[in-house]
Amino acid sequence: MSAATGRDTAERTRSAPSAGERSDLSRLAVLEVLRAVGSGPRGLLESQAEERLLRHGENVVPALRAVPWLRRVVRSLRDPFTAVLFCLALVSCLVAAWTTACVIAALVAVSCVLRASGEYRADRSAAALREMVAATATVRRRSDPDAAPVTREIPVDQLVPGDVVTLAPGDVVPADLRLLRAGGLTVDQALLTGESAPVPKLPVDVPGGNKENEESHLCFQGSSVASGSGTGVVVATGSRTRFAATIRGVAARREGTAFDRSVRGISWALIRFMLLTPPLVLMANAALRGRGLETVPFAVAVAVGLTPEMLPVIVTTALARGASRLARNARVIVKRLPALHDLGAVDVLCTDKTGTLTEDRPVVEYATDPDGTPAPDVLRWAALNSLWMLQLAEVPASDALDEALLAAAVASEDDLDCDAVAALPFDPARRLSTVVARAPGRPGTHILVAKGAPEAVLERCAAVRGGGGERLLDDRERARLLAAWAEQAADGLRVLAVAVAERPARKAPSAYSARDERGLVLLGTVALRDRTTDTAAGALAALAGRGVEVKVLTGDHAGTAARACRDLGVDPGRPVTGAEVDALTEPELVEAAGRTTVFARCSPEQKARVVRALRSAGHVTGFLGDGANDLPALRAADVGICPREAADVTRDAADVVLAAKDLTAIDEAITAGRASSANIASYLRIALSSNLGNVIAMLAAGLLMPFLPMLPAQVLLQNLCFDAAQLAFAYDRPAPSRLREPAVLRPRAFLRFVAAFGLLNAAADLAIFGVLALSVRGIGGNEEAFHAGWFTENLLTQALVMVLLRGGRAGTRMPRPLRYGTAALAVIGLLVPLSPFAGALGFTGLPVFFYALLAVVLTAYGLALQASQARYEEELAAAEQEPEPEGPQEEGQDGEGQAAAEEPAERVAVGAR
Ligand SMILES: Nc1ncnc2c1ncn2[C@@H]1O[C@H](COP(=O)(O)OP(=O)(O)OP(=O)(O)O)[C@@H](O)[C@H]1O
Ligand SMILES: [Mg+2]
Repeated sequence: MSAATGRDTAERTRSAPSAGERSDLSRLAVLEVLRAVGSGPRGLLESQAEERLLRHGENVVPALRAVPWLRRVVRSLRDPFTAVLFCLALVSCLVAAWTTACVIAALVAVSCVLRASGEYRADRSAAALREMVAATATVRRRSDPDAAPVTREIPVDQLVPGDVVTLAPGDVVPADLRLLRAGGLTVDQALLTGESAPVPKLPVDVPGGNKENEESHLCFQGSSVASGSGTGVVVATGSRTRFAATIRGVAARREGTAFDRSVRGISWALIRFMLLTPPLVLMANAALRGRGLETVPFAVAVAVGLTPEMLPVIVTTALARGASRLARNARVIVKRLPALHDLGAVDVLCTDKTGTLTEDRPVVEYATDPDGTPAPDVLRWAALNSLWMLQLAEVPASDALDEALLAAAVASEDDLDCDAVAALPFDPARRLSTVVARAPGRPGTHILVAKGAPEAVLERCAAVRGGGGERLLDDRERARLLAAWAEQAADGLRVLAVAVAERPARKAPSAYSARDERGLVLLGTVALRDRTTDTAAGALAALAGRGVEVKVLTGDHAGTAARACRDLGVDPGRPVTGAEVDALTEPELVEAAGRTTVFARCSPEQKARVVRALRSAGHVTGFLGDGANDLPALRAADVGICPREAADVTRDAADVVLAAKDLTAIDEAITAGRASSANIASYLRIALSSNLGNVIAMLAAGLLMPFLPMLPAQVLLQNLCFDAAQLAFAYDRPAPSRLREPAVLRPRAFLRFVAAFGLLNAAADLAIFGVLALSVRGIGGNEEAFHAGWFTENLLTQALVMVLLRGGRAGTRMPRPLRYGTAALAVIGLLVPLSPFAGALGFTGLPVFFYALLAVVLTAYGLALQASQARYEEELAAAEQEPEPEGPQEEGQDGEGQAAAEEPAERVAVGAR
């Protein structure tokens, strides 16, 4: 345990045990460890724990602590838009355009502060939400020295060194532990070691004796319990755990989600455009007007005008608002804000079957021997397996299948006499669980009882015990059994097979391993029924209506899964099994994943492979699951979703936690994601098209006129007003039509929009030229009037665009911030040139005649906007009927190559078109 050493000394001095002591701790025997951390097998006193909490601090990994304010502001400076603005400010300084440089600096400062405060608020509410679903630790503590220890759940951050904690399957190890006891304990340490197979853990008393696995008596924070159970004493918490030392890289785990791709894609496209603008303006002015470096500030201001520097602020605000509303209304908790956007973009939702489509309350229907004759004894053996497993592995009866077996079987007295000696707990890769017990009345003999998925058990059987006694298994018999089970599965039943074997007794329980699970005798099967949930059918239909394809990835039999789908009104098609998945190459799997609805008998890793294949086909993929066996798939998906009662590990890894394992809540969450994305898209569409329009008009005017169309400071002031008003888009309520499809931005359609409306905007700007020429006499000489006229017109057209181009159904009432924002723009546009500051800003008053003509231009512009908007919506509707080639591939549609050729840019997902 030397990894946590390089932490700062201040932390080390106030903490005990120190790093040095700890490395000793790992080599001490159990009792010595307990003494060293000042604890005992009955746990700490509550008062001791309180005192230690003050001394050692909360058990929180430093990398996951809240980021201080100043660091936030500095971090928001690293944004690419800010970097570009900085470059522009630098250029302004070089040509001594100090006003421009100062305005840009102010702009950067305002957007950084806004962003940092938005993020701070968002993080705080997200942290509060996360706390509601955080993992807890099970500790053993006493109220006073003589009291009996009480086992209870506490928040993980309250753990202190010396606490005695218990571990069960699906738990996240809450701190670094030295094991005191363990039964069949295996731990997944992938986060720490990269090793994906679970590692067995034993409370060896003389550590170091086990050469292959030197640390088998230690469990590290952040790893998860795959099977079995154990009790351990905390030896390190917080920044002193091994996890704390390795976590730095982990924070960046979900790189490359749909959200990251979209924001990065759009940002870079814009930045290229922005960087191109100043040289273009300079060259045009130099070539056509013979102007030199004096146009630099103007060129810079135009480029600044193009920057959507409020994008990060709007993204954060829109997502944070969506998330907190979702938590309030649908009790869905979004742990990582960008996941809300990804949810809106999800077009394929993968889910496990048990508990999502079905109730996860299996009930035993019947038990039969291999010949199909009713055989209560088979049920009894299955239940004994469950019972002994519970006793040996000390797990609470959490597995629904085990519970069902125990509820159905009637145990006889002598069952309890026979003693279980070893357990090989269930794991989703082996798909069976085995216990070893002393055979009653036959000393020197052990009996192995295995139960599990029938194919998995059959593989390990050599004989069957039917009505006519025991007989060897041949291929024909195997085929017959598999067919019979498939028939039961098609009837919607879950089937478990039971097999036994007798072996000469071994001394050490650890002498038994999965290798002993062979040469078994098949006793028969137990059939259970797990009804489909009442809400699933409706929710599946709703998801289909929203353009989300649902796929089922289950560990269960293909027949059972297909039947559940059919019962819910979904065509399961031909199910593909995990074994088939393994046999496919990557490209084959990508193709198969697209057209398959049910993947059955999948191991955790196979589930993850399917998810990855779907993502590489361009689908934004969500995964809903509750078991530890869903963990790899959850991590592989764009959005991992789990219900609140899921295993701790699963909840830890998920981005979205549902109050109930109910698909209806997902539908709401997806809608909320789309709404947030639609607002971001509204902002981008409107900001970019009007910015583009302004740039075109400025360029044209600059070339037609003997003077600059606007002073740099005026351009920047106008830009500041736009930015402030557009912040209101974070509070918009998108029209329902925007929520009907995955919020995926198709770059081509987006660019068409921006180009078309940008040109329209430029046309309106240029029309004002004519107006100014008519109303202001001697326009060539009256710069100030020209600037004032243009300023007023620009702000008014911007307000008009914000009202008319919001998208969706016209006539939906605008939310208050948006109304105020547009009104403020219009008022500023009209009043600033008439105000006392007009002179300082380089404006002058305009004749009334100008305003009359302006009204005419604005009306014409408004009508043109509405007409184009209507056409645009029509085109969209038509495109919806006949999906764009770059859209998500429909089942069985073979358009891969064509799609790639027509739309080379990656599909960028940021809110609707
Ligand atoms: N406790 C258990 N003991 C023995 N066999 C089990 C146990 N739990 C599950 N199985 C068998 O292993 C199979 C796979 O289980 P797994 O937990 O991977 O998936 P699942 O729960 O069936 O499905 P889903 O992935 O939809 O939740 C089950 O279908 C069942 O046959
Ligand atoms: Mg499951």
